[in-house]
Amino acid sequence: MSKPKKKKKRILLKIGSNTLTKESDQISRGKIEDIGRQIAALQDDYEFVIVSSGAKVVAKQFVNLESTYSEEINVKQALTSIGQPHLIRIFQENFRELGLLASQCLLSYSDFEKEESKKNIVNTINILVDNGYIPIINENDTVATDEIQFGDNDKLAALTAALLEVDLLIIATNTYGIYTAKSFKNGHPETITEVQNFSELKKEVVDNDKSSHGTGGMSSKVVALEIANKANIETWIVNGLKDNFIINSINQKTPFTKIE
Ligand SMILES: Nc1ncnc2c1ncn2[C@@H]1O[C@H](COP(=O)(O)OP(=O)(O)O)[C@@H](O)[C@H]1O
Ligand SMILES: N[C@@H](CCC(=O)OP(=O)(O)O)C(=O)O
Repeated sequence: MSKPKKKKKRILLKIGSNTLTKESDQISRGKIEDIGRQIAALQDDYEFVIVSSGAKVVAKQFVNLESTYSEEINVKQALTSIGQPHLIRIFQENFRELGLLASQCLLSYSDFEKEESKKNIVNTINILVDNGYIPIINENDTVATDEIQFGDNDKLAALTAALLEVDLLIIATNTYGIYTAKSFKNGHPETITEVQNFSELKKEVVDNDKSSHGTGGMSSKVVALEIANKANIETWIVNGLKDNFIINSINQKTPFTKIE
């Protein structure tokens, strides 16, 4: 009789645009490789679902839709439509080299309000994961209806983590988690390692401060933390710019913000 399969811990990894570009204007194949290598190294104990931003940044490598309307929502939507297939192609090419399989799922917020859609999301993702595929999720930006909904992959990641009842949500960004506002402003950032109180945490977010390609800033990550916390999902905010950031966080070798 064959041994029963060991139950793996499921991690939902959210990767922001700045992590994927390593803060440049180009998607970093090196970063995608770094992520793939870590997933491959952890695959005996962990299974992964990814929420990846980056479609808009990738599109800008290929086209210039800049115009007087460049900041308009529809231009951003058009850019993500152009960039998304390239983003998935780059994931698939790099993951294949490491023996990993990737698939695409596009979700919108309204999908989380309908029982039927929720069931379909869970069933589809479970089949993908059970068959060794890593679902790469992004927001279905074409149908996103307003500026608030558009481009908030942090919230999308938290809703997905809650729906899938994952064991851990990791949000990879370009800081070592959430810093105290004072230390962030004076240039000597100190990570808040454990979060006890969300209203206190909100005071630490530096208003309107987000990175070059980022959309939501740290405040959208705090909203994501709250959603995940209500669903009893442990969440870490980690520095995805650094090599080996998932494994180093698991082994407590790097500072990050944790909410149990
Ligand atoms: N207290 C804080 N600690 C760390 N970063 C903060 C804080 N307040 C605001 N930020 C900003 O949030 C940014 C991360 O959010 P964002 O630019 O949306 O990144 P991502 O592309 O990873 O989603 C940081 O680069 C930083 O500028
Ligand atoms: N769907 C958009 C996501 C934008 C977004 O949420 O960006 P980020 O703040 O870097 O996670 C894209 O792929 O460009």
